[in-house]
Amino acid sequence: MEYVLGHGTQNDFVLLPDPDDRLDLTPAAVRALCHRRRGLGADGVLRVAPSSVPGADWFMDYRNGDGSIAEMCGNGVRVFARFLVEAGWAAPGSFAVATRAGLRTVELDHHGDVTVDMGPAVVGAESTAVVPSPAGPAGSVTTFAGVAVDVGNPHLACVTTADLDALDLTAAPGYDAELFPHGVNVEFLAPLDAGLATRLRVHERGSGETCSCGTGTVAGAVAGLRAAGLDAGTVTVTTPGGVLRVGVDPSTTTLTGPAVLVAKGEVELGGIEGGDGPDGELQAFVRLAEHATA
Ligand SMILES: N[C@@H](CCC[C@H](N)C(=O)O)C(=O)O
Repeated sequence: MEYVLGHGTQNDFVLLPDPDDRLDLTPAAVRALCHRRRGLGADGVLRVAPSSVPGADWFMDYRNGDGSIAEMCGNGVRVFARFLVEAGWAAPGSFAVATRAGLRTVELDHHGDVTVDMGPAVVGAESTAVVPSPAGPAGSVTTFAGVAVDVGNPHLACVTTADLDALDLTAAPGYDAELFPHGVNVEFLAPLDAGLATRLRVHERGSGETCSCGTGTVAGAVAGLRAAGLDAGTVTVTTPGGVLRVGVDPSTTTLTGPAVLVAKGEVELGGIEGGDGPDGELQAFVRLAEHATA
């Protein structure tokens, strides 16, 4: 079947156009597609399916790279919108996309940026994230204070003056499993400066550390404003993959940044659905008939 590769600030996705809603996408197939050596390589998969929800023609069926399902993806929905317009399946301008977290309105501008109305971000309880200490004895950990922020999916956003570059995010940070029974995405960000700018790194549930996370960027912006005693503002967030802008007011949040389609081709999903091998290795028989720069 046809696939398209795209990214938003280097948070990258395999898009699978499925206009007849015929694709039964297994977790093993998602893992194989996302594998960076045996597959196409991506943080997640966006199946482009017809929507059954009034108000939107298309449903973003988002899957994390480990095959798990998530409610929402802020960079993904922006790339999804770019695909719909490039494919001629949506008119340029503003339109709604159905997601598991509800309808999200996207808007494409003339500079290549896509803005999505992410809805209100709901601040929850204060909590902590635990990561290995960069310079301490083996097994020592550092605990970061954070706050739960729901952006349709769960986040724990930690505002910290620690050296972000020194954080070890190779494994998922420890978190309170009672507060986050379905797992959590964890952000670490610097306090906002006078211009409401910050830097952010993220460890995503189901994908590991990524270069950027749209919902995580919104959660981080909300937590950064809160730490500065504010509940509204326009925050500029520099992630390892690029710069995003977040608008926050008490009624909603918006996320703006680039959304790029990189390549398209054909992938044989029948081979991929060979699934996990007996030794736990993925049998990813991804065969590219075409992998051309779009
Ligand atoms: N990268 C995404 C978020 C994807 C889902 C997340 N990993 C989860 O499990 O909730 C974004 O740009 O928001």
